[in-house]
Formats: sequence, C-alpha cells, structure tokens
Amino acid sequence: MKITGPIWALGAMSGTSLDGVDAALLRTDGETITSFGHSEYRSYSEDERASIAAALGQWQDGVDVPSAAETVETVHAALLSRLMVADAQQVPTLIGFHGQTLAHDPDNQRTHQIGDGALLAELLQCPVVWDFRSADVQLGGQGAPLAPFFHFACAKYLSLKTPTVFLNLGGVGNVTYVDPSYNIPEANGALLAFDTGPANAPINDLMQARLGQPYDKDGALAAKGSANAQIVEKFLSHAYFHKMPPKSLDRDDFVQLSAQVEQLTDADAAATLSECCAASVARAMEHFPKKPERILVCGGGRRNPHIMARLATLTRVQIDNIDDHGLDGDMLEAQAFAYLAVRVARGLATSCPSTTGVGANVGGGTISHP
Ligand SMILES: Nc1ncnc2c1ncn2[C@@H]1O[C@H](COP(=O)(O)OP(=O)(O)OP(=O)(O)O)[C@@H](O)[C@H]1O
Ligand SMILES: CC(=O)N[C@H]1[C@@H]2OC[C@@H](O2)[C@@H](O)[C@@H]1O[C@H](C)C(=O)O
Repeated sequence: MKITGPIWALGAMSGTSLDGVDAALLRTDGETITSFGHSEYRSYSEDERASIAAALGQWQDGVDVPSAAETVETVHAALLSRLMVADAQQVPTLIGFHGQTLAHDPDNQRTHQIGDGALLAELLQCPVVWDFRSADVQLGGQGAPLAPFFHFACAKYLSLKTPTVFLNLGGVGNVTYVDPSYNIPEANGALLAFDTGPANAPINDLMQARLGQPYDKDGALAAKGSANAQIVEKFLSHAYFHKMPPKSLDRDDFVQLSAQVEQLTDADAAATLSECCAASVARAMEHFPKKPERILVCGGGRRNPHIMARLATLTRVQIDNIDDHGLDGDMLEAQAFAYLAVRVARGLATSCPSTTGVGANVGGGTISHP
C-alpha cells in the first residue's frame, strides 16, 4: 500500500502483565505524530487470563496454545472492530497488531507472539501489520523493546529539548533514552533502549497467588511492608544487570525472585518486589550517555505511588507521570504499534543497533491484506 501522508492507524497491544488489551488510534505518516485519537482498554476475564497464563513459555502452537491464541484473537477482533467505527473522522486504514508474547529468547534468535494477524485482516477487512519482532531476532537483535522509535516521535511531539528517559512499567520494565536534539532517531546517541528488569509481573503473580487479587492497588500493600535488603542485593547481582545494553527480557526470566520472597509476609514480599522494580531502573541509569533531565513514566506502574516514590529516591532524577505532559500513559504501547505499522507499510526501519542491538536498521513486521 502506498502511503504519501498522514493516515489514521489503529494499534493494539496485549502486554506481559496479562491484564488486558489496549487499542489506540494515531494519525501519523510513520515519522511525525499528527494527532492522537480514541483509545479503549478491554481487560481479560479471569478465564481468559488463565488461558493465556497457562500457555506462557510455550514455543509451538501445541495443545494449550490454540485456546490462548483464540482468546487473544477474539478479544482483539471485538475491541478493534469497535474502534474502527468509533469516529467517522478517525477511520483507520491500517492496523498494527502486536499479539501476546508467550516466550522470548533472543539469545537463541527466537521470540513467540500469538494471535494471527492474517485472520484479523479478514475479520476486520483492513490490512494488518503483525509479527513485529521476528525479523529483528532472526538478524541477531533482541527483538525488543520496539517502542523506542515511537518514543523519539513523542519527544518531538512534546517539543522536548533535553535528554529524557521514557520508562514503561508494564509486566516488564523498559527504558528509552532520547536525545531530541538529533533529527533522525537512528542517529547514534539519539536513542538507547533496553529492558530494565521485572516490573509488575512478579507483584501481580504474588497478589494473585496469596490474596486472589490481580495487582497491588496503588502500592498499598507494599507501602505497609519493608523491603528485604538481602533479597534486593542478590537480585541486583544477577548477570542481567552486568550486561551492556541493548538487552531484553522474557516475562519470567526472574522467576526465582518469586521463590525468594516466599518466606516473607505479604506486605514485606510486595515491598521487596516493588523495590526490585525501582532498583533495576536505578541500575539502568548507569548506561545513559548523559544524566536525563527527567524520567517520563508510562504503563500501569505509574499508578503505583509506592514505586514512583522509590524511583525518585533511588534515581535522584525527576520522575513525572507522562500524563502530566499531555500523553496517555496507558496507551503508549498501543500507539507505538500503530506508529510502527505505518513505518512497516512505508518500508521504514522499526529497530536499529542502539534499540535492539541488531547489526543494522531493520524493518520488522508482516503485512496481511484482507
Ligand atoms: N492503581 C494501580 N496501582 C498499582 N499498580 C497498578 C495500578 N494500575 C495498574 N497497575 C499495574 O500495571 C499493570 C498493567 O500495566 P500495563 O498495562 O502497562 O502492562 P502491560 O502493557 O501488560 O505490560 P508490558 O508493558 O510489559 O507489555 C497491572 O497489571 C498492575 O500491575
Ligand atoms: C518480548 C516482549 O513482548 N517484550 C515486551 C515486554 O513488555 C515490556 C518490555 O518487555 C518490552 O521489551 C516489550 O514491549 C514493548 C511494547 C516494546 O517492545 O517496546
């Protein structure tokens, strides 16, 4: 398809925290953000979440995967079809569909997202860009994070002038260091991105297992406890923190952390896991070329005042909720995949050496037409 100017694109992401699907409209030419459109969130029901959780870690479309893939496809189809007709002024001509990551192992050049984009293209009667990560990992990259080019565009949209960090606190945490004084995102020094460590996933798992709740609302439980310093120290000695970026994580790469807090009270366990999240972001600061002026936090973790306070203390950098800058911190990832879809359709790169460690700029993603 030929794209000669800004179009409305619809992006969707089902993230590693397994809470639900975000979908958002964005008007862009794949370089500049023209405007942000409607968005909607659809949480997974307990059964849907359980079907996906049961398939985590699987590489093949085996016995459990079809039901998880079907869940992902059905929920996306319903949500996306609503947004396609939400506003006659925002009708999308392209969809960016991330799917749900079940497993991620870039060292062995593999990553697995479920959800069939070709099927969605048929159902929605709209071209769908999907399978964004495979090309990058096959070429030796990390395949993640992929939001950095979009973060660069957001920095321009916000007219930022100084080095800024975008921090996403989802199931896993990831950062993009942006120096907006450069004109092209691929330029060396303009972008550096990597996963910081586990963020909400271990906290959610703890809350579910011990209290039958999906997450630690407002960090209330963590705020009542004390972090176990030994466990945090051991966590920070993990080889991942000694690796140079770019680097990325699978949701459950730190699964041993959950076992380590087993003996702690609920509150101390939540405080310890929250501290690990904040401490791993503080560690990430070591890799940035310059001290950023501020960290703009997006993703569900920005709603956790306990983690936000610990971030401010540990990083000694101003921590801002990205919403206070006029963006919607819940929707950045969905918007990122709308943006990346347009880039794929235009043959532009979606990752580069400083964002995924791939040898040269890569345009990932497959386009399926109805
Ligand atoms: N009020 C709140 N208090 C504490 N935590 C919250 C709150 N609201 C959301 N969260 C956390 O944020 C999570 C959702 O975050 P988000 O939607 O950014 O994750 P995701 O997109 O699934 O993950 P990823 O970025 O890893 O793909 C919830 O599962 C919960 O842990
Ligand atoms: C393999 C995979 O799905 N990774 C996700 C995950 O969730 C957060 C972090 O880990 C990030 O690297 C990535 O998602 C975002 C959207 C990204 O690619 O930028």
